[in-house]
Amino acid sequence: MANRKPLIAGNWKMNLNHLEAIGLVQKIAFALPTKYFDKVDVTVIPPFTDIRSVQTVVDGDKLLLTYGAQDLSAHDSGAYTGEISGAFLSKLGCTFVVVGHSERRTLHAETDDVVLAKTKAALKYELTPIVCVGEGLEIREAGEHVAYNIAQLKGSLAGLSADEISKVVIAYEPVWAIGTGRVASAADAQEVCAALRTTLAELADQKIADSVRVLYGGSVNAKNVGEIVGQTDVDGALVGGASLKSDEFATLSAIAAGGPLP
Ligand SMILES: O=C[C@H](O)COP(=O)(O)O
Repeated sequence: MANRKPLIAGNWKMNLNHLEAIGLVQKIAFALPTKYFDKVDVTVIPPFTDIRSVQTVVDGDKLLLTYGAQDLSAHDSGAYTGEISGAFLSKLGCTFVVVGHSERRTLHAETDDVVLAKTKAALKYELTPIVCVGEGLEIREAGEHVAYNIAQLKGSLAGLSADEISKVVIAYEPVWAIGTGRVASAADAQEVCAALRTTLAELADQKIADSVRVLYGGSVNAKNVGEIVGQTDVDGALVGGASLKSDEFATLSAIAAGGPLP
């Protein structure tokens, strides 16, 4: 079994302007001393308009946390009004980019094909895509969640080479748990994350499947993160609401690192 370093990714969604972003990054850095970064990777995912400011703080203060973007265009450049190229994100020093978040799949009608195209664009520009999958409540209640997530993962990674698959991060985010306070049980998270890892082994190979990080997302906070990331196949968390609170985000990152609390 590969030794996967946990990843805590704070998806700020459409919150905080660039001045507020600077403040939050500084507070997180103050609350989470550098010693934790040996045991956990921590990244913040602000709105596009904040990224340059976040870069300035991270570079200027030599912070160990990384940053990324919430989306990218499938295209390189050109007449795509409102879109942001992976080339631009890479130039800004982004490490990660979220693709296929359920809010994009639902509100912007992003299909698996679109998610696949964006995943390819991310890899082209040496960004690590955090590829999101997750079922809605009806599918969960029908007991079809495992098959649904496997199909979504296969669609979102279709045709990628084993080498490309080795460079992605997967996030399992049940839609019914996002922003609702209704976190999946640790066993629920483990069930789907294990199935996704088995799927990665089918799409690539077992060694790669053992090395790819599979995150859980959905109402993660400092109280529940320990049990969730304690699961065999859960390698961290994609955190929404709790990532906007510096102390809570630092605490849950420290817990993912195995403590002690800062
Ligand atoms: O990307 C993050 C997820 O959508 C989870 O959001 P949440 O922690 O506010 O439930």
